[in-house]
Amino acid sequence: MKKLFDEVNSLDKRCYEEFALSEDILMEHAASSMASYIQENYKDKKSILIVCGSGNNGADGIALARLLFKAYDISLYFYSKAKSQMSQLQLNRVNKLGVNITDSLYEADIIVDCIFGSGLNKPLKTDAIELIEKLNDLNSIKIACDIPSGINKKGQVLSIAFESDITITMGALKTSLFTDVAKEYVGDIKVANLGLQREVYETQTNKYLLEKEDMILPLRTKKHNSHKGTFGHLNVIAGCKKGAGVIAAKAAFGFGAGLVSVVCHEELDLPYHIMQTHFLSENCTAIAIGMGLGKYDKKEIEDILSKDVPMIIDADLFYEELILDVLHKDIILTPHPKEFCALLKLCNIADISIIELQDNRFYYASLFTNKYPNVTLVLKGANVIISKANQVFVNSFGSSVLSKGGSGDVLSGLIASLLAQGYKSIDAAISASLAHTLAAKAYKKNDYSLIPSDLVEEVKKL
Ligand SMILES: NC(=O)C1=CN([C@@H]2O[C@H](COP(=O)(O)OP(=O)(O)OC[C@H]3O[C@@H](n4cnc5c(N)ncnc54)[C@H](O)[C@@H]3O)[C@@H](O)[C@H]2O)[C@@H](O)CC1
Ligand SMILES: Nc1ncnc2c1ncn2[C@@H]1O[C@H](COP(=O)(O)OP(=O)(O)O)[C@@H](O)[C@H]1O
Ligand SMILES: [K+]
Repeated sequence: MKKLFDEVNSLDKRCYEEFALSEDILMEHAASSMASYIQENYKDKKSILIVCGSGNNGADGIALARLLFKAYDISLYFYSKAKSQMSQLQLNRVNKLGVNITDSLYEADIIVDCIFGSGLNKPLKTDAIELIEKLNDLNSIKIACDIPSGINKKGQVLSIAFESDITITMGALKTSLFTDVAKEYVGDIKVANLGLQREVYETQTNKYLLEKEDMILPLRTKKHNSHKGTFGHLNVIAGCKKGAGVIAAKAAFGFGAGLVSVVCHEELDLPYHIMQTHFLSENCTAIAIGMGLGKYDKKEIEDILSKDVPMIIDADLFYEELILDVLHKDIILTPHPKEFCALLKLCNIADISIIELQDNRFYYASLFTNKYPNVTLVLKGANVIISKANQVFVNSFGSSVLSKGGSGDVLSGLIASLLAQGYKSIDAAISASLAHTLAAKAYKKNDYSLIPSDLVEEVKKL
Protein backbone atom coordinates (compact mmCIF):
# COMPACT_ATOMS: atom_id res chain seq x y z
CA MET A 1 0.00 0.00 0.00
CA LYS A 2 1.04 3.60 -0.54
CA LYS A 3 0.78 6.40 2.00
CA LEU A 4 -1.92 9.04 1.59
CA PHE A 5 -1.85 12.52 3.15
CA ASP A 6 -4.57 15.08 3.78
CA GLU A 7 -2.04 17.81 3.04
CA VAL A 8 1.63 17.99 2.09
CA ASN A 9 2.45 21.57 3.11
CA SER A 10 3.90 20.25 6.36
CA LEU A 11 6.00 17.75 4.37
CA ASP A 12 7.33 20.56 2.14
CA LYS A 13 8.09 22.59 5.26
CA ARG A 14 10.03 19.68 6.71
CA CYS A 15 12.15 19.62 3.52
CA TYR A 16 13.07 23.28 3.99
CA GLU A 17 13.70 23.05 7.71
CA GLU A 18 15.21 19.60 8.25
CA PHE A 19 16.94 18.96 4.95
CA ALA A 20 17.84 22.52 3.96
CA LEU A 21 16.16 22.15 0.59
CA SER A 22 14.92 25.42 -0.85
CA GLU A 23 11.56 26.00 -2.53
CA ASP A 24 13.49 26.47 -5.76
CA ILE A 25 15.04 23.00 -5.47
CA LEU A 26 11.68 21.38 -4.72
CA MET A 27 10.04 23.14 -7.62
CA GLU A 28 12.87 22.25 -9.99
CA HIS A 29 12.32 18.60 -9.16
CA ALA A 30 8.55 18.96 -9.52
CA ALA A 31 8.92 20.47 -12.97
CA SER A 32 11.66 18.08 -13.95
CA SER A 33 9.50 15.06 -13.00
CA MET A 34 6.72 16.40 -15.22
CA ALA A 35 9.19 17.06 -18.04
CA SER A 36 10.62 13.53 -17.82
CA TYR A 37 7.16 12.01 -17.82
CA ILE A 38 6.21 13.96 -20.92
CA GLN A 39 9.45 13.20 -22.74
CA GLU A 40 9.29 9.51 -21.93
CA ASN A 41 5.65 9.07 -22.86
CA TYR A 42 5.03 11.55 -25.66
CA LYS A 43 8.08 11.38 -27.90
CA ASP A 44 5.97 11.77 -31.04
CA LYS A 45 4.04 14.84 -29.84
CA LYS A 46 5.04 18.31 -30.92
CA SER A 47 3.12 21.10 -29.26
CA ILE A 48 2.44 21.79 -25.58
CA LEU A 49 0.23 24.53 -24.15
CA ILE A 50 0.87 25.22 -20.45
CA VAL A 51 -1.92 27.14 -18.76
CA CYS A 52 -0.79 28.97 -15.62
CA GLY A 53 -2.34 30.71 -12.64
CA SER A 54 -0.69 33.28 -10.40
CA GLY A 55 0.63 31.01 -7.63
CA ASN A 56 3.20 28.25 -7.32
CA ASN A 57 1.13 25.81 -9.34
CA GLY A 58 1.60 28.28 -12.18
CA ALA A 59 5.27 28.54 -11.24
CA ASP A 60 5.62 24.75 -11.73
CA GLY A 61 4.18 25.27 -15.21
CA ILE A 62 6.57 28.07 -16.08
CA ALA A 63 9.52 25.96 -14.90
CA LEU A 64 8.21 23.10 -17.05
CA ALA A 65 8.12 25.43 -20.06
CA ARG A 66 11.79 26.22 -19.52
CA LEU A 67 12.75 22.55 -19.20
CA LEU A 68 10.91 21.54 -22.38
CA PHE A 69 11.78 24.67 -24.42
CA LYS A 70 13.07 23.55 -27.85
CA ALA A 71 12.22 19.89 -27.15
CA TYR A 72 8.60 20.80 -27.98
CA ASP A 73 6.77 23.74 -29.46
CA ILE A 74 5.92 25.33 -26.07
CA SER A 75 3.47 28.12 -25.30
CA LEU A 76 2.54 29.59 -21.95
CA TYR A 77 -0.97 30.96 -21.39
CA PHE A 78 -1.61 33.02 -18.25
CA TYR A 79 -5.04 32.94 -16.62
CA SER A 80 -3.71 35.51 -14.20
CA LYS A 81 -0.45 37.41 -13.86
CA ALA A 82 2.42 35.67 -12.06
CA LYS A 83 2.12 36.84 -8.46
CA SER A 84 3.98 34.52 -6.11
CA GLN A 85 7.68 35.07 -5.60
CA MET A 86 8.50 31.72 -7.22
CA SER A 87 6.33 32.35 -10.26
CA GLN A 88 7.98 35.73 -10.82
CA LEU A 89 11.39 34.12 -10.57
CA GLN A 90 10.38 31.38 -13.02
CA LEU A 91 8.89 33.99 -15.38
CA ASN A 92 12.06 36.00 -15.31
CA ARG A 93 13.97 32.86 -16.33
CA VAL A 94 11.71 31.96 -19.26
CA ASN A 95 11.60 35.56 -20.46
CA LYS A 96 15.35 35.48 -20.80
CA LEU A 97 15.01 32.32 -22.91
CA GLY A 98 12.29 33.76 -25.09
CA VAL A 99 9.58 31.15 -24.43
CA ASN A 100 6.40 32.02 -26.31
CA ILE A 101 3.61 33.57 -24.25
CA THR A 102 0.23 33.37 -25.94
CA ASP A 103 -3.19 34.83 -25.25
CA SER A 104 -5.06 32.29 -27.31
CA LEU A 105 -6.15 28.82 -26.30
CA TYR A 106 -5.50 26.28 -29.01
CA GLU A 107 -5.63 22.54 -29.39
CA ALA A 108 -2.00 21.70 -28.69
CA ASP A 109 -1.03 18.02 -28.67
CA ILE A 110 -0.68 18.29 -24.89
CA ILE A 111 -2.24 20.73 -22.44
CA VAL A 112 -0.79 21.09 -18.97
CA ASP A 113 -3.10 22.55 -16.34
CA CYS A 114 -1.17 24.69 -13.85
CA ILE A 115 -3.98 27.11 -12.98
CA PHE A 116 -4.66 26.17 -9.36
CA GLY A 117 -3.00 23.61 -7.15
CA SER A 118 -3.24 23.08 -3.43
CA GLY A 119 -3.80 26.84 -2.98
CA LEU A 120 -7.35 26.81 -4.36
CA ASN A 121 -9.22 28.32 -1.44
CA LYS A 122 -12.38 29.88 -2.85
CA PRO A 123 -14.99 29.12 -5.49
CA LEU A 124 -13.90 29.63 -9.09
CA LYS A 125 -14.90 32.91 -10.71
CA THR A 126 -16.81 32.87 -13.99
CA ASP A 127 -13.72 33.51 -16.10
CA ALA A 128 -11.92 30.54 -14.52
CA ILE A 129 -14.94 28.33 -15.08
CA GLU A 130 -15.08 29.42 -18.72
CA LEU A 131 -11.38 28.80 -19.16
CA ILE A 132 -11.60 25.29 -17.73
CA GLU A 133 -14.70 24.57 -19.85
CA LYS A 134 -12.79 25.59 -22.98
CA LEU A 135 -9.79 23.46 -22.02
CA ASN A 136 -12.02 20.46 -21.32
CA ASP A 137 -13.54 20.82 -24.79
CA LEU A 138 -10.16 20.65 -26.52
CA ASN A 139 -9.17 17.29 -27.88
CA SER A 140 -5.63 17.31 -26.46
CA ILE A 141 -3.84 15.00 -24.06
CA LYS A 142 -4.52 16.63 -20.71
CA ILE A 143 -2.08 16.63 -17.83
CA ALA A 144 -2.88 18.21 -14.47
CA CYS A 145 -0.04 19.59 -12.39
CA ASP A 146 -0.43 18.48 -8.76
CA ILE A 147 -4.25 18.36 -8.82
CA PRO A 148 -6.79 19.13 -11.55
CA SER A 149 -7.72 22.81 -11.20
CA GLY A 150 -11.12 23.14 -9.59
CA ILE A 151 -10.68 20.32 -7.07
CA ASN A 152 -10.10 21.74 -3.59
CA LYS A 153 -8.11 20.38 -0.65
CA LYS A 154 -11.05 18.30 0.51
CA GLY A 155 -11.41 16.74 -2.92
CA GLN A 156 -14.61 18.67 -3.61
CA VAL A 157 -15.57 20.19 -6.95
CA LEU A 158 -17.72 23.26 -6.40
CA SER A 159 -18.39 24.10 -10.06
CA ILE A 160 -16.09 22.50 -12.59
CA ALA A 161 -12.62 20.95 -12.74
CA PHE A 162 -10.04 20.21 -15.38
CA GLU A 163 -10.68 16.76 -16.86
CA SER A 164 -7.20 15.30 -16.98
CA ASP A 165 -5.92 12.10 -18.50
CA ILE A 166 -3.00 12.16 -16.11
CA THR A 167 -2.41 13.96 -12.84
CA ILE A 168 1.21 14.37 -11.82
CA THR A 169 1.00 15.15 -8.15
CA MET A 170 3.83 16.68 -6.15
CA GLY A 171 5.69 14.79 -3.44
CA ALA A 172 3.07 12.33 -2.21
CA LEU A 173 -0.46 11.07 -2.80
CA LYS A 174 -3.21 13.21 -1.32
CA THR A 175 -6.67 12.14 -0.12
CA SER A 176 -8.22 14.95 -2.19
CA LEU A 177 -7.36 12.96 -5.33
CA PHE A 178 -9.32 9.95 -4.09
CA THR A 179 -12.79 11.26 -3.37
CA ASP A 180 -15.58 9.84 -5.51
CA VAL A 181 -16.08 13.25 -7.14
CA ALA A 182 -12.39 13.64 -7.97
CA LYS A 183 -12.37 10.27 -9.73
CA GLU A 184 -14.20 11.91 -12.62
CA TYR A 185 -11.27 14.31 -13.17
CA VAL A 186 -7.93 12.90 -12.05
CA GLY A 187 -7.21 10.25 -14.69
CA ASP A 188 -4.09 8.19 -13.96
CA ILE A 189 -2.21 9.50 -10.96
CA LYS A 190 1.60 9.72 -10.88
CA VAL A 191 3.76 11.10 -8.10
CA ALA A 192 6.63 13.52 -8.79
CA ASN A 193 9.59 13.25 -6.43
CA LEU A 194 10.69 16.59 -5.02
CA GLY A 195 14.39 15.96 -4.62
CA LEU A 196 14.11 13.16 -2.09
CA GLN A 197 12.97 9.59 -2.32
CA ARG A 198 9.35 9.28 -1.35
CA GLU A 199 10.15 7.25 1.74
CA VAL A 200 12.26 10.15 3.01
CA TYR A 201 9.80 12.89 1.98
CA GLU A 202 6.84 11.11 3.54
CA THR A 203 6.14 11.13 7.28
CA GLN A 204 3.71 9.03 9.30
CA THR A 205 0.10 8.78 8.27
CA ASN A 206 -3.03 6.80 9.10
CA LYS A 207 -4.30 6.69 5.51
CA TYR A 208 -3.22 4.32 2.76
CA LEU A 209 -3.99 3.69 -0.89
CA LEU A 210 -4.39 -0.03 -1.52
CA GLU A 211 -2.38 -1.79 -4.22
CA LYS A 212 -2.92 -5.14 -5.93
CA GLU A 213 -0.22 -6.69 -3.75
CA ASP A 214 -2.33 -5.98 -0.66
CA MET A 215 -4.85 -8.61 -1.74
CA ILE A 216 -4.26 -11.86 0.11
CA LEU A 217 -6.17 -14.61 -1.69
CA PRO A 218 -7.39 -17.61 0.32
CA LEU A 219 -4.96 -19.93 -1.47
CA ARG A 220 -4.74 -23.47 -0.17
CA THR A 221 -1.15 -24.25 -1.00
CA LYS A 222 -0.16 -24.79 2.64
CA LYS A 223 -3.28 -26.77 3.58
CA HIS A 224 -2.94 -30.39 2.49
CA ASN A 225 -4.47 -32.30 5.36
CA SER A 226 -7.80 -30.52 5.03
CA HIS A 227 -11.52 -31.15 4.71
CA LYS A 228 -14.41 -28.82 3.86
CA GLY A 229 -14.76 -27.72 7.47
CA THR A 230 -11.19 -26.46 7.39
CA PHE A 231 -12.38 -23.61 5.18
CA GLY A 232 -15.31 -22.56 7.29
CA HIS A 233 -19.07 -22.67 7.12
CA LEU A 234 -20.76 -19.43 6.13
CA ASN A 235 -24.41 -18.75 6.89
CA VAL A 236 -26.06 -16.16 4.66
CA ILE A 237 -29.38 -14.91 5.98
CA ALA A 238 -31.82 -14.45 3.09
CA GLY A 239 -34.83 -12.20 3.49
CA CYS A 240 -37.68 -10.93 1.30
CA LYS A 241 -35.46 -10.28 -1.70
CA LYS A 242 -33.96 -13.74 -1.63
CA GLY A 243 -31.81 -13.15 -4.69
CA ALA A 244 -29.46 -10.87 -2.76
CA GLY A 245 -28.59 -13.63 -0.28
CA VAL A 246 -28.23 -16.19 -3.03
CA ILE A 247 -25.84 -13.95 -5.01
CA ALA A 248 -23.76 -13.44 -1.84
CA ALA A 249 -23.76 -17.19 -1.14
CA LYS A 250 -22.57 -18.04 -4.65
CA ALA A 251 -19.81 -15.43 -4.45
CA ALA A 252 -18.73 -16.78 -1.07
CA PHE A 253 -18.51 -20.35 -2.34
CA GLY A 254 -16.50 -19.27 -5.37
CA PHE A 255 -14.08 -17.44 -3.09
CA GLY A 256 -13.14 -20.46 -1.04
CA ALA A 257 -15.60 -20.97 1.85
CA GLY A 258 -15.75 -24.73 2.49
CA LEU A 259 -19.48 -24.75 3.16
CA VAL A 260 -22.12 -22.16 2.46
CA SER A 261 -25.70 -22.33 3.69
CA VAL A 262 -28.49 -19.90 3.00
CA VAL A 263 -30.75 -19.45 5.99
CA CYS A 264 -34.32 -18.97 4.76
CA HIS A 265 -37.78 -20.13 5.81
CA GLU A 266 -39.08 -20.39 2.26
CA GLU A 267 -37.78 -23.07 -0.07
CA LEU A 268 -35.10 -21.73 -2.39
CA ASP A 269 -33.92 -22.89 -5.75
CA LEU A 270 -30.23 -23.11 -4.97
CA PRO A 271 -27.36 -24.67 -6.90
CA TYR A 272 -26.62 -28.12 -5.44
CA HIS A 273 -23.37 -27.11 -3.78
CA ILE A 274 -25.09 -24.46 -1.68
CA MET A 275 -27.18 -25.73 1.21
CA GLN A 276 -30.37 -24.39 2.64
CA THR A 277 -31.23 -24.34 6.31
CA HIS A 278 -34.10 -22.84 8.27
CA PHE A 279 -31.97 -21.89 11.26
CA LEU A 280 -28.36 -20.98 11.89
CA SER A 281 -25.97 -23.91 11.54
CA GLU A 282 -24.33 -25.12 14.74
CA ASN A 283 -20.86 -25.03 13.20
CA CYS A 284 -21.18 -21.74 11.33
CA THR A 285 -17.94 -19.75 11.32
CA ALA A 286 -19.32 -16.51 9.88
CA ILE A 287 -22.66 -14.83 9.23
CA ALA A 288 -23.72 -12.47 6.44
CA ILE A 289 -26.93 -10.61 7.15
CA GLY A 290 -28.89 -7.63 5.85
CA MET A 291 -28.81 -8.03 2.07
CA GLY A 292 -32.35 -8.19 0.72
CA LEU A 293 -33.66 -8.63 4.26
CA GLY A 294 -36.84 -6.54 3.91
CA LYS A 295 -39.48 -7.33 6.55
CA TYR A 296 -38.28 -9.69 9.24
CA ASP A 297 -38.98 -11.21 12.60
CA LYS A 298 -37.29 -8.89 15.09
CA LYS A 299 -36.62 -11.55 17.70
CA GLU A 300 -35.04 -13.88 15.18
CA ILE A 301 -32.73 -11.17 13.83
CA GLU A 302 -31.83 -10.09 17.37
CA ASP A 303 -30.85 -13.68 18.14
CA ILE A 304 -28.68 -13.92 15.06
CA LEU A 305 -27.01 -10.58 15.78
CA SER A 306 -26.26 -11.65 19.34
CA LYS A 307 -24.20 -14.65 18.18
CA ASP A 308 -20.53 -14.48 18.91
CA VAL A 309 -19.51 -15.28 15.35
CA PRO A 310 -17.64 -13.08 12.82
CA MET A 311 -20.29 -11.11 11.01
CA ILE A 312 -20.83 -8.85 8.05
CA ILE A 313 -23.91 -6.63 8.04
CA ASP A 314 -25.25 -5.07 4.86
CA ALA A 315 -28.12 -3.13 3.29
CA ASP A 316 -31.51 -3.07 5.03
CA LEU A 317 -30.15 -3.39 8.56
CA PHE A 318 -28.56 0.06 8.32
CA TYR A 319 -32.05 1.52 8.69
CA GLU A 320 -32.89 -0.50 11.81
CA GLU A 321 -32.23 0.45 15.43
CA LEU A 322 -31.31 -3.18 16.08
CA ILE A 323 -27.93 -2.47 14.63
CA LEU A 324 -27.07 -0.12 17.49
CA ASP A 325 -26.78 -3.15 19.79
CA VAL A 326 -23.86 -4.65 17.87
CA LEU A 327 -21.72 -1.62 17.09
CA HIS A 328 -19.42 -2.37 20.02
CA LYS A 329 -18.48 -5.69 18.37
CA ASP A 330 -15.78 -6.70 15.88
CA ILE A 331 -18.10 -6.73 12.87
CA ILE A 332 -17.96 -5.52 9.28
CA LEU A 333 -20.47 -3.03 7.86
CA THR A 334 -20.77 -2.47 4.10
CA PRO A 335 -23.09 0.51 3.51
CA HIS A 336 -23.43 2.44 0.27
CA PRO A 337 -23.70 6.23 0.75
CA LYS A 338 -27.47 6.32 1.27
CA GLU A 339 -27.30 3.53 3.83
CA PHE A 340 -24.37 5.19 5.57
CA CYS A 341 -26.35 8.44 5.92
CA ALA A 342 -29.16 6.46 7.56
CA LEU A 343 -26.67 4.78 9.87
CA LEU A 344 -25.01 8.08 10.84
CA LYS A 345 -28.43 9.39 11.76
CA LEU A 346 -29.35 6.30 13.79
CA CYS A 347 -26.07 6.63 15.68
CA ASN A 348 -26.66 10.32 16.37
CA ILE A 349 -23.44 11.17 14.60
CA ALA A 350 -24.90 13.34 11.85
CA ASP A 351 -28.11 14.02 9.98
CA ILE A 352 -26.78 14.74 6.50
CA SER A 353 -27.73 14.39 2.86
CA ILE A 354 -25.98 11.99 0.50
CA ILE A 355 -24.38 14.98 -1.26
CA GLU A 356 -22.96 16.22 2.01
CA LEU A 357 -21.61 12.75 2.77
CA GLN A 358 -20.07 12.35 -0.68
CA ASP A 359 -18.39 15.73 -0.29
CA ASN A 360 -16.86 14.64 3.04
CA ARG A 361 -16.50 10.87 2.82
CA PHE A 362 -13.21 10.64 4.69
CA TYR A 363 -14.45 12.92 7.45
CA TYR A 364 -17.65 11.00 8.16
CA ALA A 365 -16.04 7.59 7.78
CA SER A 366 -13.50 8.61 10.44
CA LEU A 367 -16.14 10.12 12.72
CA PHE A 368 -17.94 6.79 12.64
CA THR A 369 -14.97 4.50 13.16
CA ASN A 370 -13.58 6.69 15.92
CA LYS A 371 -16.88 6.32 17.76
CA TYR A 372 -17.05 2.57 17.06
CA PRO A 373 -13.40 1.45 16.95
CA ASN A 374 -14.19 -2.30 16.83
CA VAL A 375 -16.24 -1.98 13.66
CA THR A 376 -14.67 -2.33 10.21
CA LEU A 377 -16.46 0.07 7.89
CA VAL A 378 -16.53 -0.54 4.14
CA LEU A 379 -18.05 2.64 2.72
CA LYS A 380 -18.90 1.76 -0.87
CA GLY A 381 -18.53 4.13 -3.77
CA ALA A 382 -16.35 4.91 -6.77
CA ASN A 383 -13.37 4.83 -4.39
CA VAL A 384 -14.17 2.48 -1.53
CA ILE A 385 -13.10 3.63 1.94
CA ILE A 386 -12.25 0.86 4.38
CA SER A 387 -11.69 2.03 7.91
CA LYS A 388 -11.19 0.57 11.35
CA ALA A 389 -10.49 2.66 14.46
CA ASN A 390 -8.02 5.29 13.33
CA GLN A 391 -6.86 3.59 10.14
CA VAL A 392 -8.15 4.33 6.66
CA PHE A 393 -7.57 2.40 3.44
CA VAL A 394 -8.76 3.43 -0.01
CA ASN A 395 -9.51 1.06 -2.87
CA SER A 396 -9.48 3.02 -6.13
CA PHE A 397 -9.57 0.06 -8.57
CA GLY A 398 -13.37 0.00 -9.02
CA SER A 399 -15.15 1.34 -12.06
CA SER A 400 -18.65 1.99 -13.36
CA VAL A 401 -18.67 -1.61 -14.64
CA LEU A 402 -19.79 -2.32 -11.07
CA SER A 403 -22.71 0.14 -11.05
CA LYS A 404 -25.28 -2.64 -11.24
CA GLY A 405 -27.75 -4.19 -8.83
CA GLY A 406 -26.13 -7.18 -7.19
CA SER A 407 -22.53 -5.94 -7.25
CA GLY A 408 -22.77 -5.08 -3.57
CA ASP A 409 -24.17 -8.52 -2.77
CA VAL A 410 -21.17 -10.12 -4.44
CA LEU A 411 -18.91 -7.94 -2.31
CA SER A 412 -20.71 -8.99 0.88
CA GLY A 413 -20.36 -12.62 -0.14
CA LEU A 414 -16.64 -12.25 -0.80
CA ILE A 415 -16.02 -10.57 2.54
CA ALA A 416 -18.16 -13.13 4.36
CA SER A 417 -16.27 -15.96 2.66
CA LEU A 418 -12.94 -14.70 3.99
CA LEU A 419 -14.42 -14.17 7.45
CA ALA A 420 -15.68 -17.76 7.43
CA GLN A 421 -12.19 -18.91 6.45
CA GLY A 422 -10.69 -17.20 9.49
CA TYR A 423 -9.47 -13.84 8.19
CA LYS A 424 -9.46 -10.92 10.64
CA SER A 425 -12.18 -8.38 9.84
CA ILE A 426 -9.93 -5.69 8.45
CA ASP A 427 -7.97 -8.21 6.34
CA ALA A 428 -11.17 -9.75 4.99
CA ALA A 429 -12.55 -6.33 4.08
CA ILE A 430 -9.36 -5.25 2.31
CA SER A 431 -8.72 -8.46 0.38
CA ALA A 432 -12.34 -8.99 -0.63
CA SER A 433 -12.79 -5.39 -1.72
CA LEU A 434 -9.64 -5.65 -3.85
CA ALA A 435 -10.80 -8.97 -5.32
CA HIS A 436 -14.18 -7.39 -6.15
CA THR A 437 -12.73 -4.42 -8.00
CA LEU A 438 -9.84 -6.28 -9.65
CA ALA A 439 -12.30 -8.89 -10.90
CA ALA A 440 -14.39 -6.10 -12.45
CA LYS A 441 -11.23 -4.68 -14.00
CA ALA A 442 -10.36 -8.06 -15.50
CA TYR A 443 -13.83 -8.40 -17.08
CA LYS A 444 -13.26 -8.01 -20.79
CA LYS A 445 -16.74 -7.92 -22.32
CA ASN A 446 -18.63 -4.67 -22.91
CA ASP A 447 -18.49 -2.65 -19.74
CA TYR A 448 -22.27 -2.30 -19.58
CA SER A 449 -22.85 -6.04 -19.57
CA LEU A 450 -21.51 -7.36 -16.27
CA ILE A 451 -23.83 -9.49 -14.15
CA PRO A 452 -23.02 -10.81 -10.66
CA SER A 453 -22.10 -14.28 -11.91
CA ASP A 454 -19.57 -12.74 -14.34
CA LEU A 455 -17.97 -11.02 -11.41
CA VAL A 456 -17.72 -14.28 -9.48
CA GLU A 457 -16.20 -15.99 -12.55
CA GLU A 458 -13.51 -13.29 -12.68
CA VAL A 459 -12.84 -13.63 -8.94
CA LYS A 460 -12.12 -17.32 -9.53
CA LYS A 461 -9.36 -16.37 -12.00
CA LEU A 462 -7.52 -13.84 -9.81
N1 LIG B 1 5.62 24.66 -1.62
C1 LIG B 1 6.47 23.96 -2.33
O1 LIG B 1 7.58 23.75 -1.92
C2 LIG B 1 6.06 23.41 -3.62
C3 LIG B 1 4.91 23.85 -4.27
N2 LIG B 1 4.54 23.35 -5.44
C4 LIG B 1 3.39 23.83 -6.19
O2 LIG B 1 2.75 24.90 -5.54
C5 LIG B 1 1.35 24.71 -5.55
C6 LIG B 1 0.74 25.51 -4.47
O3 LIG B 1 1.03 26.83 -4.76
P1 LIG B 1 0.28 28.06 -4.07
O4 LIG B 1 0.18 27.82 -2.63
O5 LIG B 1 0.98 29.28 -4.54
O6 LIG B 1 -1.17 27.98 -4.66
P2 LIG B 1 -1.76 27.80 -6.14
O7 LIG B 1 -0.74 28.01 -7.18
O8 LIG B 1 -2.51 26.55 -6.12
O9 LIG B 1 -2.81 28.98 -6.31
C7 LIG B 1 -3.02 29.88 -5.35
C8 LIG B 1 -3.24 31.25 -5.93
O10 LIG B 1 -4.50 31.35 -6.52
C9 LIG B 1 -5.34 32.19 -5.73
N3 LIG B 1 -6.65 31.55 -5.71
C10 LIG B 1 -7.06 30.53 -4.92
N4 LIG B 1 -8.31 30.18 -5.24
C11 LIG B 1 -8.69 30.99 -6.26
C12 LIG B 1 -9.86 31.11 -7.03
N5 LIG B 1 -10.90 30.31 -6.84
N6 LIG B 1 -9.91 32.04 -7.99
C13 LIG B 1 -8.86 32.83 -8.23
N7 LIG B 1 -7.71 32.78 -7.53
C14 LIG B 1 -7.64 31.86 -6.56
C15 LIG B 1 -4.69 32.30 -4.38
O11 LIG B 1 -5.02 33.49 -3.75
C16 LIG B 1 -3.23 32.23 -4.78
O12 LIG B 1 -2.76 33.47 -5.26
C17 LIG B 1 1.19 23.23 -5.46
O13 LIG B 1 -0.07 22.81 -5.89
C18 LIG B 1 2.31 22.75 -6.33
O14 LIG B 1 1.90 22.71 -7.69
C19 LIG B 1 5.44 22.45 -6.15
O15 LIG B 1 6.28 23.23 -6.92
C20 LIG B 1 6.24 21.61 -5.25
C21 LIG B 1 6.96 22.40 -4.23
N1 LIG C 1 -18.65 3.88 -10.54
C1 LIG C 1 -18.18 2.95 -9.70
N2 LIG C 1 -16.87 2.84 -9.50
C2 LIG C 1 -16.39 1.92 -8.65
N3 LIG C 1 -17.15 1.05 -7.95
C3 LIG C 1 -18.47 1.12 -8.11
C4 LIG C 1 -19.06 2.06 -8.98
N4 LIG C 1 -20.41 1.89 -8.92
C5 LIG C 1 -20.64 0.89 -8.05
N5 LIG C 1 -19.48 0.42 -7.55
C6 LIG C 1 -19.33 -0.65 -6.55
O1 LIG C 1 -20.36 -1.62 -6.75
C7 LIG C 1 -20.94 -2.02 -5.51
C8 LIG C 1 -22.41 -1.62 -5.46
O2 LIG C 1 -23.00 -1.99 -4.26
P1 LIG C 1 -24.49 -1.63 -3.86
O3 LIG C 1 -24.77 -0.22 -4.21
O4 LIG C 1 -24.68 -2.07 -2.47
O5 LIG C 1 -25.32 -2.55 -4.88
P2 LIG C 1 -26.34 -3.75 -4.63
O6 LIG C 1 -26.95 -3.57 -3.29
O7 LIG C 1 -27.37 -3.62 -5.72
O8 LIG C 1 -25.59 -5.00 -4.75
C9 LIG C 1 -20.10 -1.35 -4.43
O9 LIG C 1 -19.05 -2.19 -4.03
C10 LIG C 1 -19.52 -0.11 -5.14
O10 LIG C 1 -18.34 0.34 -4.55
K1 LIG D 1 -3.52 22.22 -11.53
